[in-house]
Amino acid sequence: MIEMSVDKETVPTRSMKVDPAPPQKLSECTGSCNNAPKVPEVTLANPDSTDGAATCPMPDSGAQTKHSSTADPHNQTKRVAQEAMLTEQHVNPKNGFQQSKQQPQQQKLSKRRSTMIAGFKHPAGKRRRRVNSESDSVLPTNFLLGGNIFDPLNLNSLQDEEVNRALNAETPKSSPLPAKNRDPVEILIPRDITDPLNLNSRMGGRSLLVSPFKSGGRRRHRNRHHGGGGGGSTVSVLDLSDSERSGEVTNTTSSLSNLPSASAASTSVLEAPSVPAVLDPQDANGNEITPSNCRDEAMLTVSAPQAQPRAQEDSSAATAGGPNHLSSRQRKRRRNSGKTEPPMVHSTLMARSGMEERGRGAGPGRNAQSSFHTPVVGPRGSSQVPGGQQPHLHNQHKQQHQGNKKKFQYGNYNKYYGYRNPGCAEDPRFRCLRPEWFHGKAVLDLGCNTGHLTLCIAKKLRPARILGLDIDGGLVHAARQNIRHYLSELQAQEARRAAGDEKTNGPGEDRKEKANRREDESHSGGLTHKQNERQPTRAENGNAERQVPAEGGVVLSRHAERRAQERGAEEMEEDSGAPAVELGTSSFPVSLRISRGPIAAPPLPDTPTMPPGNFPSNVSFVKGNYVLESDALLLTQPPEYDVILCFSVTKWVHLNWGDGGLKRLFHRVFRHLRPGGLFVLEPQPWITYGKRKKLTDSIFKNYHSIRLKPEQFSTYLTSEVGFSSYELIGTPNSSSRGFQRPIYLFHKGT
Ligand SMILES: C[S@@+](CC[C@H](N)C(=O)[O-])C[C@H]1O[C@@H](n2cnc3c(N)ncnc32)[C@H](O)[C@@H]1O
Repeated sequence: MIEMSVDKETVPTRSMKVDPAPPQKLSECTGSCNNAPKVPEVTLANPDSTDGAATCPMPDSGAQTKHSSTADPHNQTKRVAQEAMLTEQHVNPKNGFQQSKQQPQQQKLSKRRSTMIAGFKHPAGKRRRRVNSESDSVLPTNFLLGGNIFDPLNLNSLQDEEVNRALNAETPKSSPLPAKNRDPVEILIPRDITDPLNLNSRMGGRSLLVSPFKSGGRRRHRNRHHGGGGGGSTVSVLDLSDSERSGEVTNTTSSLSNLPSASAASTSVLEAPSVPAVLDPQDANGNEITPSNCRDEAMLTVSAPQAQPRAQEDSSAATAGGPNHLSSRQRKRRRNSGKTEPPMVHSTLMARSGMEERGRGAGPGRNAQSSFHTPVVGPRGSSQVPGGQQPHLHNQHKQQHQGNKKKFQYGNYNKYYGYRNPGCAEDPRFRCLRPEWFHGKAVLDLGCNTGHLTLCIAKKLRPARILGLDIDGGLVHAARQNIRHYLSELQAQEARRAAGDEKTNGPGEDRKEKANRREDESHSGGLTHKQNERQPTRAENGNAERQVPAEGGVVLSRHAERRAQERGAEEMEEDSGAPAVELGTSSFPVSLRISRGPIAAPPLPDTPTMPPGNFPSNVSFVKGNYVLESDALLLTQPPEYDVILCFSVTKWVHLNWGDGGLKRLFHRVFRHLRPGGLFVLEPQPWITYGKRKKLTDSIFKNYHSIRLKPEQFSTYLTSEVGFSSYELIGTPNSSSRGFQRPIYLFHKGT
């Protein structure tokens, strides 16, 4: 803090007269101070100098002066103070600029110096050094209105009118005030500060932002209550027409969906892009769905708030608790625009999603594809149905407008596993499956949905091949993408194991031995065939806090979960990765892979080079309707599988195709199985049918015509279809009682 002297005599330096005494060299000031650092010689010739250092007068070489001009770090500051004292001596505010007081110079100097030194004294030594070292550049030199370093506000001038006038006459010249409006910055103001983006406005083509330069405040004010509009000549950066606004989500997303950045990557774990993602408050089986039991979908179903097709956007909003901030009108508008989503958007997605079985050599998928009837699934998951029951396109469209429930008319929920296994828990049904049924076998999973159970079986029970089949292409696409995520976890486990080995065994362990051991573990999937031995490895346990079990018992890193929840769609596009964006993970450090998860879901390996039964070469997914168009086609079905799974599908087949369709399914399963084959069936109880009976007209009709009730299935399958025997293999617990269903095993005799 600078302590100011408000002595009458103190006068600003700008226009002062200076004693014409010859300038004295600074070296004289320093006198006998031989130890003093060499200070550049500065003269007093220019008292107007703006350089503070150049104003050191030091007219006296008395003891005090000498002392002050030693190596004291304040010497420069003091010099400035002394200049002020000198100034005082030479300026008389009353009589122009003549010296008024004839006090002994020494006395005055001492007095003033003590004041000024105290004023420049800084409490901390640090600050002192700084002042010393930076005084040249730090001290202000220009003062407005005649201020100076000691009287920046020129308060002293107020004491004398003449001086005041004289000083102010000069000041603007030397210290001009900043020019006004030189480079005006235009500030655009939202018309409605409570709705800056004008989301509430129904007025089309109106300006959103207002420039204060171009429109008067009154005008702005007048329109404020209307939520914008009436802009006239105003500037509008975000000038959205109503149609643009109302279609903002649809249009944006449709164009985004055509961008590479919104490629399939974004839908990799966004399950079922083609299926409406608006959360059905009830699950396929009428169980109430709450946000809490959908939690885990946030992990595998990544919300894509910005760059996602609108169905997904809705999904993320719904998953996140719904767009509460939207008005009911907006919500309605969004819903409507969703319903009229151009098929192009969907078809783009469908095309991108690679609805046909991916070329993976002569895998089961290819063969299977040709053997399955694959109806065209419509934009919202509705599909053409076989046997002349195909709804007219117009009806289909109409149905789409009737509500969200119809979108899931096949039970093709895109968040199914979120409801079913909340909290990413292992699917309890997995525990009912005996590994010996699967190991090295050919397996078909009917109605695989997004493939979690399929993938879990593929990875842990090591069938030679397992094919997931679903009527909904979007779900199939998601299931395919999920392969990479299961694979990435496998790699992370490998990495963890490797890191664990290194810790346990030290660097001395034979690498070959370790590699062999890992190889063995990987061939056994790290599992034994006894279920109760399917425990995480020691290394996995060690990392337990970083892991959360995912559906089907697969463990995903907690980080991956967090990432999925926190990151925006853009990042997830990177992480989940479309096939086109395959990031090499080999260069990603193992340590980071362990701690942070893989940098991207790994690309699918070249499966033909992999031994059969190895995950993921043993799994594939295909879109198709398992219900053949006619009974006659059953005769064409050759035996292909050792095990066929039918979990929670019968209700949907029953509702959509009636008794006839379900019976055909049962017969096809039987023919599809090799001798000695197994049919694992989890039927939904009849009581759950009623809740879905009004989904479509045809479902309604079918519902009322159903005679073969679920409790009769076992009898039908054994007595009519041909299965030799059956057993109840369990009724696995579920967090939701609606999902607690008996599972049966039907044997096809040899
Ligand atoms: C309720 S989900 C059950 C998913 C899975 N099976 C499970 O239990 O974890 C029913 C699935 O069956 C599929 N689906 C329904 N009818 C089908 C059909 N005729 N052919 C193939 N899949 C069908 C639906 O798309 C849906 O994904």
